[in-house]
Amino acid sequence: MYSLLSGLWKYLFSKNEYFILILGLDGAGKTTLLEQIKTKYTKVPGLPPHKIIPTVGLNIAKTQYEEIKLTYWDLGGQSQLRSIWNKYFTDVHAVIYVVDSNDKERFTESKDELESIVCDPKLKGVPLLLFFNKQDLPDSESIEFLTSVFKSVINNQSLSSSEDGTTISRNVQLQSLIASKGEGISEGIKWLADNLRKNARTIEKTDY
Ligand SMILES: Nc1nc2c(ncn2[C@@H]2O[C@H](COP(=O)(O)OP(=O)(O)OP(=O)(O)O)[C@@H](O)[C@H]2O)c(=O)[nH]1
Ligand SMILES: [Mg+2]
Repeated sequence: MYSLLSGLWKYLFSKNEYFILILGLDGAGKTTLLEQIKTKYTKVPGLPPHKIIPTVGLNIAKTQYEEIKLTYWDLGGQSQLRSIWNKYFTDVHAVIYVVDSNDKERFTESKDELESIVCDPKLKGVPLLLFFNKQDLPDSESIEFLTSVFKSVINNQSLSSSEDGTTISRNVQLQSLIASKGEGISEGIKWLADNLRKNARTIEKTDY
């Protein structure tokens, strides 16, 4: 009886809580985004951009968005840190991937990393919000251009195959972002929240 009640409690309690992983190359603006998310959706303002240093561990933000709880995990993007990204894949409901729209030399590298993320079977069907950041910089590439660059990954992976051979659709959204000014965040998070409410996968593990 106790286990039944505690299971029900856990189910009710965890139903409206979702975990979101923020990934992307080093310097893309992930932590800047996370700190702006804190400013927008918590009572404690996030750090200003000039106080943010490169991430080596994990930054976390717990937020309330309307009736749901969204917890964000921001990982370091330096190449030697990317090997731990997939340790988090089984526990997330959505992925945010941040691209530096000004870092033209590394678009291919960024695209390759995104490809390995979306190809991972542990993330089958998980919604993907792709932020094209630093749209304030005059030399940044346009959303149209970036869409054409990243299109092959998105098109191949908007449908992802599961282990049993069935096909599971993945919802993908592309969004312009100026993380340092908080522009584009509300639109992206609204899309994510709408998706999570409708389609979130069930994750067994709920103790963090
Ligand atoms: N101009 C401009 N600069 C930005 C923007 N977002 C972030 N930056 C700058 O980009 C640099 C890297 O930002 P971070 O947020 O530390 O990047 P990160 O993706 O967390 O990097 P790692 O932690 O190393 O993976 C910092 O100098 C930020 O101020 C933006 O929208 N516009
Ligand atoms: Mg960081």
